[in-house]
Amino acid sequence: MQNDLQSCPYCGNSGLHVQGGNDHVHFICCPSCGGRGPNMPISTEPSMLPHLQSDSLMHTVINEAPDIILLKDWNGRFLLCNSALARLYGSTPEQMVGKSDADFNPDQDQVRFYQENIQAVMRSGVVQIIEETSTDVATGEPRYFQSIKKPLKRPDGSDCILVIAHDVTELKHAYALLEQKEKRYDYAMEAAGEGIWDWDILNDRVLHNYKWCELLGLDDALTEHPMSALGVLIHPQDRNGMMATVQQALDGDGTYAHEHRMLRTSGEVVWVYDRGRVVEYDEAVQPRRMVGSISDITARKMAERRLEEASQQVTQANEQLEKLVAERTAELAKANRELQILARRDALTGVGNRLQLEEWLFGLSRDRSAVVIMLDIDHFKRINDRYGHKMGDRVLKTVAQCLTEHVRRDDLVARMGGEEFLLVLTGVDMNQALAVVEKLRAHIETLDMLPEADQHITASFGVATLSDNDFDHAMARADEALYEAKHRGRNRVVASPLG
Ligand SMILES: Nc1nc2c(ncn2[C@@H]2O[C@H](COP(=O)(O)OP(=O)(O)OP(=O)(O)O)[C@@H](O)[C@H]2O)c(=O)[nH]1
Repeated sequence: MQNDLQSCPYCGNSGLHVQGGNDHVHFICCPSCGGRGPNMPISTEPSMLPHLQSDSLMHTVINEAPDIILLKDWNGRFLLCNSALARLYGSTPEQMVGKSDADFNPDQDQVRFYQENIQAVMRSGVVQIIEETSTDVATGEPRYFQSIKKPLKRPDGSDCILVIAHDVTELKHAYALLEQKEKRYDYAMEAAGEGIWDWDILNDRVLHNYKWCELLGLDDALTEHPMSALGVLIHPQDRNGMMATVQQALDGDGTYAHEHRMLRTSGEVVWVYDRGRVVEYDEAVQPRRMVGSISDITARKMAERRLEEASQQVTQANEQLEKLVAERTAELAKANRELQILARRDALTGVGNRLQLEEWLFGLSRDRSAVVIMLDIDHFKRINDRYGHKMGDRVLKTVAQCLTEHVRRDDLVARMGGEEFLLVLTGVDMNQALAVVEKLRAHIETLDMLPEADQHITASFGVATLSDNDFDHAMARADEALYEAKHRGRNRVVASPLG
């Protein structure tokens, strides 16, 4: 092994040491400045760092640097490289000098790119930052670098390039992972059909996913809005309630859920279910960030409204039905009452009939004195025969009215058939009753109904007291007395001899 160099090309020191290498290349080392390089004549194959005034400290820094540091000539041969690159290529800095990437990197595309790229940078003469990929020879895995490439001139004027490559593989993996996570999150949100919002409270900015924009008919490229611009998207009638709910959440436990209407850009109303939660607080425990989502519940709200309307209609129909039933029931009750009254009235004269008589007697107090009077219009057949039945009917009605007007309200007036009437006067004795009946008789006689002036209506009366509540007996005696009145010449009142 022979040292071809006479002195160090950097500091001129002549005491150079041979350091090792292989059969083809061995290395010299300058103990004065720390410069190293293959042992070749400088004029034919310059290979050491041209401008650096290297010292051993600099050499150590370069060699131990975590970033790849290398120097290449125009043809891509390494003039210098550090341990970081040597490790990647499974070699040593010394062994790599004079060789190129093709000697280590199995990926020919990468090798071609390096070569074309360094020549392009050297031609440009300016520093460039390049994103590039290399291959870890030991594992075969790709490594990603951000490389600063600075073109330089060697002492002989030829081109070379300094490359400092920072390994960004882990960072890239982290970004890829993050991107993957974000994508997964986006897919999940898309699948859920949720409009997501993220409110930076301090800076008053709200970020949205595209679904949120789509839901409100907004341009989905504008995923960031100031909070103030969003207020107008809430339906005016729901705005205050919604804002109060959010404020309550900010002041309280940080969560809320609210249903309200929002306005699409088309003016269409969309119902949303909006949920939010404070996810970050500052040192003063003031909310700093709130996130949440909205979902379209228009269809549900419409269905609820239809249900409510239908329910209201049913309620209204029920109320109308109930009212109708109540009206009909009242009408029926009234009709029934009228029927009850009619059933107890004589159809022609309107006074009571036998049914009313029975009921009236049933309700009559035992202790109350009463007098039974039978009345029969005299020669009624003649009236019918002479003036016709219509006149006969009028006479019956007039006499009935006369009877009703001349007795007390709680006395009974009933038509027993034909021209025969029954009176029951209560709270009177025989004498008082006879006085009333006499008045009646006289009054009937004065009724001026018949067309012939000399013809008068008269009636005969039989009177008997009601004792021991034996009505049938009292009626029989009144009937006998009536017969007697007829017999004596009519138009008179006869009291039963039995009282
Ligand atoms: N217009 C009319 N006539 C009736 C009605 N009910 C009975 N009559 C008639 O009344 C008449 C009663 O006649 P009678 O029983 O002979 O008695 P009267 O002619 O009054 O003779 P006296 O009772 O003896 O005075 C009959 O001709 C019946 O047809 C009625 O509702 N309307």
